[in-house]
Amino acid sequence: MTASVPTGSNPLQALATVHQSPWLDFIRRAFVEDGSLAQLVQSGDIRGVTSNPAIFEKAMGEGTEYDPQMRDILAHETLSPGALYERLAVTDIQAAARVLAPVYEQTKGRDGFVSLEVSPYLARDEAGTAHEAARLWADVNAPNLMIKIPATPQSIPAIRQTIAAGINVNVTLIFSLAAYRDVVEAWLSGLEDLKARGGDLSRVASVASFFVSRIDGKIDAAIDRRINAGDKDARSLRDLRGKVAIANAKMAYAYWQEIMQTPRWKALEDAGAQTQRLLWASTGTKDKTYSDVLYVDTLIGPQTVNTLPPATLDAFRDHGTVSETLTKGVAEARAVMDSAERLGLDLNTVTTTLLNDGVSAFEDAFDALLGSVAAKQIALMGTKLTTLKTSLPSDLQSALDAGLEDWRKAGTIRRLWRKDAAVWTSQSEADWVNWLDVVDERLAHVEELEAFQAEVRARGFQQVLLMGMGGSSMGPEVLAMTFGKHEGFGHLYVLDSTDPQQVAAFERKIDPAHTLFIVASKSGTTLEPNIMLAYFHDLAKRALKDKAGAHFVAITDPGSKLEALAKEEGFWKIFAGDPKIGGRYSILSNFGLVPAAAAGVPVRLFLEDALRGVRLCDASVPPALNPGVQLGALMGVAATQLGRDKLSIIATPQIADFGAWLEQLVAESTGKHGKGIIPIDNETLGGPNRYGHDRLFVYLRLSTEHRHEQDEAIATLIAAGQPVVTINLHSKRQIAQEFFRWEVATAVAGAFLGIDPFDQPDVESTKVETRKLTEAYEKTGALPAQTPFAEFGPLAFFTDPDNAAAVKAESASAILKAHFDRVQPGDYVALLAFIERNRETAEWLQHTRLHVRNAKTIATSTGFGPRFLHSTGQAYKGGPNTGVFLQITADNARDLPVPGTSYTFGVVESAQARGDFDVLSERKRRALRVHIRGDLKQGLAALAAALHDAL
Ligand SMILES: O=C(CO)[C@@H](O)[C@H](O)[C@H](O)[C@H](O)COP(=O)(O)O
Ligand SMILES: O=C[C@H](O)COP(=O)(O)O
Repeated sequence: MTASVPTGSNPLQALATVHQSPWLDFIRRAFVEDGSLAQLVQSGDIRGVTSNPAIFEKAMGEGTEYDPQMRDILAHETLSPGALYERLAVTDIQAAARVLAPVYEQTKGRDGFVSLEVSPYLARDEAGTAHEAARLWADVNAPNLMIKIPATPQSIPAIRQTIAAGINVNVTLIFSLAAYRDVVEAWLSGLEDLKARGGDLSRVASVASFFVSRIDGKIDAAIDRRINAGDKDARSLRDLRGKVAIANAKMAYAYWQEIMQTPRWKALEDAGAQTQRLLWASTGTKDKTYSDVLYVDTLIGPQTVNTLPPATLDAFRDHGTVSETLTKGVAEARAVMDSAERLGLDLNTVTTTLLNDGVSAFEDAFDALLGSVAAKQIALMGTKLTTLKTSLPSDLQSALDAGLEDWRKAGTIRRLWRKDAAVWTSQSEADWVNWLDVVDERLAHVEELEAFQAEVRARGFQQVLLMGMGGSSMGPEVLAMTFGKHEGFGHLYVLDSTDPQQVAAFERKIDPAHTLFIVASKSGTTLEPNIMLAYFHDLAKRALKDKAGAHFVAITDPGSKLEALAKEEGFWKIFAGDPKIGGRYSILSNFGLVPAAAAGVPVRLFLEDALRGVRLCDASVPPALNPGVQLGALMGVAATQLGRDKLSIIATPQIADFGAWLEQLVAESTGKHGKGIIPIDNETLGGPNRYGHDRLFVYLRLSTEHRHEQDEAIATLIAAGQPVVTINLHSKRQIAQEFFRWEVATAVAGAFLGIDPFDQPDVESTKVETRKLTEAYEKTGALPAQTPFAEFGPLAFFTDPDNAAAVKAESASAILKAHFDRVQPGDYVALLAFIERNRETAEWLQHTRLHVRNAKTIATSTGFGPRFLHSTGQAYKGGPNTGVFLQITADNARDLPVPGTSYTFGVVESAQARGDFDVLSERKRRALRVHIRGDLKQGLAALAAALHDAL
């Protein structure tokens, strides 16, 4: 039947006479807003709209038409780019649904639909697809919405479930007759399920989107290849060009006709069900030698839809032919299919490939779409976000690009957010990643923290003394150093040492009667916080008698020994840690927030800032734009592929303490099983000649306080070809975002290294050795004796026999020279001092490390014990064997007893130093211990002089 086009109507409108609905395969904001869509609908040119990720990518990826809504949303909410995209898309879909509503009404719910596709990332996820379909259906909340679900084998059950839930479904990406049969089965079963539940079948519309032109694209290319290769069947093959896709579609229609005759369908129809229409998709002509309306003219038949891209729509309106072609030439179509099979044009493989390619193409489009939304969001948020800029040599840039692309293709960031341990080593990683959610979780309970803060303020504490180690102390210390003292709150002091001089120095800083004591220990069994607590609790009891408990707060995991003790001693408060967050990832949990609240940091604002970082590192942000993945991938490829495993941290002085936290995070997370990234914190910048080829520089730049000379020095390094990452913070509070970025980055770097970034196997070894020594002390009243292999004035040298053989010499400087002469390019030197940490000793260490760095052109690191044992110590022992260590110990001018034990702080400190040294020796590290006898200051001066001569 050729329909005569009624006067005044065009071929598109005339399709109604053959009961085919033309839909538009296109949507974008301006097109809806300027009335163009309404015009097409009102004229009768189209009766529905389809969208897909590629269409939205084009719409949102270009121009500025979505900016006003984005700006408006971002002014009030902190959303991920994925959530932001969805808001924009839902707005478009709702607007289109309103425009199409009259068609829907007039046709009593048979036409006038707009389609929105579930995330292509869920294409192989049955439960995820069903859940997302229901969510989008509820979000858009329009009866003429169709949810698009791809016809992958995994989604077929989700299609049934969604239909059964009474949701309109457009099944997309159907290429083969076999897949279409599965779709029809899912549709019928879904309706039967709904019927069994007494649902209203009449409102459930569905289309099955059968893709057309892509089949010819593949088959024609195969034909051309064979013809060009001189195939004997060239002539027959040529005859099939441009025919297989249409024949395949006709077979699908014939199958639909059969289904319509079945009693199974009739029963549903009698119960009021609508038929599922075949929708021809991918109907734009790709081969320009064919008619531009080929896939429209040839596929016209009753109860079908053709969704047309704008150019095809215009072409058909202009010169389309309205004739019921679909039911004609069916025998010829079957013959085409038979010939194709006979000639070895493997349609099964082609359609399987097309499905896989179709899913990947929509994933790629969605990645690009989310990438452009993220880029827009970053631009619109401006200085509300910290920014990252890289200046990399070309080899590193290419390795990074490849690494990011691998992550994108494999969707690894989404797996990371799904807490899939296989991102790392498939061990216990999934049990340690609740830090991903902690900012949302803490924000939901921020009132508790604010109430605590108000009470602390009301009680008028003049000092806050936090006792903890590693993850429980480094974060709070950054907050104390960065934010300083807040009006109305006490000064926050962080004690993480067993050095008796240091404990005494902190004792002098506080007045127990006006101090809030916070003891932070996740496990509740860590030696240092326990003995610090014993000491200060004893002190407080003496000053405050039975009111002492009211000055103490514990932060610990539920059920720990510390929790029990805190209850027993009547502590003021006990805050719980999350057992699924490891210490070094705990800063944005109570371990950071409780001290922050006690010190007067505005916790809500701090968390809100962190949330911006969380949202931008979200699973929806593709690797190349994801602030955490970008950095983590860079750290990972730099270390594993280019030997740039020394992460050198430079910072504007006002935020420089961040480096100490970072050092712990990176070293303890990555340094194990002979692999790792060695953080080099606080090493004063030198000229390019001071550095080898093993560095990756990170410049944390507080833009409001930046130092010109640092900027200059960094520029010089970049000019010399050193890789530099510059992270700009626009306010101090934005370290909250950086905490999160670096947590993600470290986890990502861990994946590149192929290790578990959440364990710390070698920290435990030192603890074991230390325990042996303190137990020996408790039994005998002394630590096991040790004999120096050499002694010169105040300096006594100790090491294991192998190291002693390598460095034995006739003077202190000769020993040091022999020791440091073992340094090779790519190594690092670490100075590890078990002495009081104060300005003088820190300056001494800094001066000495720079001397070593300059003399040897080597990366240098420093650490005070036992603090570094909970931080870089993991990498020193478990990481690559590239460290050359000088441990410095000293006599204690005075010692302090540990209440309730037979030992002293000095004994513990010595046991820790010796325990750690024993593990370094056992791991065959190049390690030397120098013990300073007598006065520390004089001893350090003697050591500095010996080092000067040695280097
Ligand atoms: O909604 C649908 C199908 O239901 C359409 O948007 C469908 O995705 C498109 O027609 C195709 O993706 C377009 O394919 P192609 O022209 O790029 O081959
Ligand atoms: O990084 C963590 C430290 O080793 C301290 O552990 P903790 O919080 O269980 O006392």
